[in-house]
Amino acid sequence: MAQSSSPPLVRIGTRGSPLALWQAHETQKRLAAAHGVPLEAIAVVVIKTTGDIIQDRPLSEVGGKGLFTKELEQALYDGAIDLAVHSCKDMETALPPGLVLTACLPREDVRDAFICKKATTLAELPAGAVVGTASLRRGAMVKRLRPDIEVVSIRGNVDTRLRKVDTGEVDATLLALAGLKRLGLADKVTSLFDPAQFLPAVGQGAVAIECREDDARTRELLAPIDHPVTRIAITAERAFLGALDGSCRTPIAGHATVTGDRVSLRGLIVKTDGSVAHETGREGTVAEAAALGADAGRELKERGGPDFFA
Ligand SMILES: NCc1[nH]cc(CCC(=O)O)c1CC(=O)O
Repeated sequence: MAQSSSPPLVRIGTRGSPLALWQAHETQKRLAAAHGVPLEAIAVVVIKTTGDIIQDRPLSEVGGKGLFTKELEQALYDGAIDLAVHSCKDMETALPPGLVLTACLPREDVRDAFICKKATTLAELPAGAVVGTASLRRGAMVKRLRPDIEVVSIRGNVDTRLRKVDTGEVDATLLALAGLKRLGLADKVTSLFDPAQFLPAVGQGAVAIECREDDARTRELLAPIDHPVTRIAITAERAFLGALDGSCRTPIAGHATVTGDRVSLRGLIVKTDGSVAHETGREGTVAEAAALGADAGRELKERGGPDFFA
């Protein structure tokens, strides 16, 4: 048993939201089990990010995904933490210099969930109903499937969004099933979207672990908890996003699956108002994951043309 005075084996950095804490504690448990140490040997350091402080405006307006990761990445540079645990979906496509996405936990269900007290599915919502979502992708996909529905922007953590459905502020919302399951809120789900009809966000359901590229010790500690199938899938998805210069102002969806040594990717771009969408797919070996993702992204960039990404 480690003495309480002994330094931690490794320090995990995380945001303080309930979902982020779940992910950090899951990483802590897996590391402790893999290395045969008590949980207390692995420190969890909670760091407040700008994204946690600004809750009243859509992320796409205030500067995007980086707001959730910047302070954690600074703590990595400063040596205050050894690894940062993120929702893969919230990570910038290009990581800052010297930092790498080293490991992934096994991916949770990637599907989007429909949450509503007035209808069972999006298709059954009455005309003019109001769907609240913080996600440009979900808003655009809702508009694509139901142009007669009004989409309004809501932010805040998962509990806040669920409350807005409960109080009737919005008729429905859409959330990742992964987050709801991890928070023990899967019973709030009204129905699930088929990923073929409603393609998830790149990285959805995956927990990604970032560390310093030159930190061989931490990388070795992480190796036994890495889930290669998940890491390969998100490699393809993130390469797809990267080739599209995925700013969070453009609705982009992408989902890869890995079977044996084969990877299969589907990707989609859609205008915010749902009026135009382009979709593509690629298949190849797992060694080609990054290349086929980038190739799919370039194809859609070309097909969308400059005004799609204006
Ligand atoms: N942007 C917030 C965010 N980041 C990750 C998840 C859910 C869990 C996941 O996809 O891993 C959520 C909430 C949501 O989209 O419903």
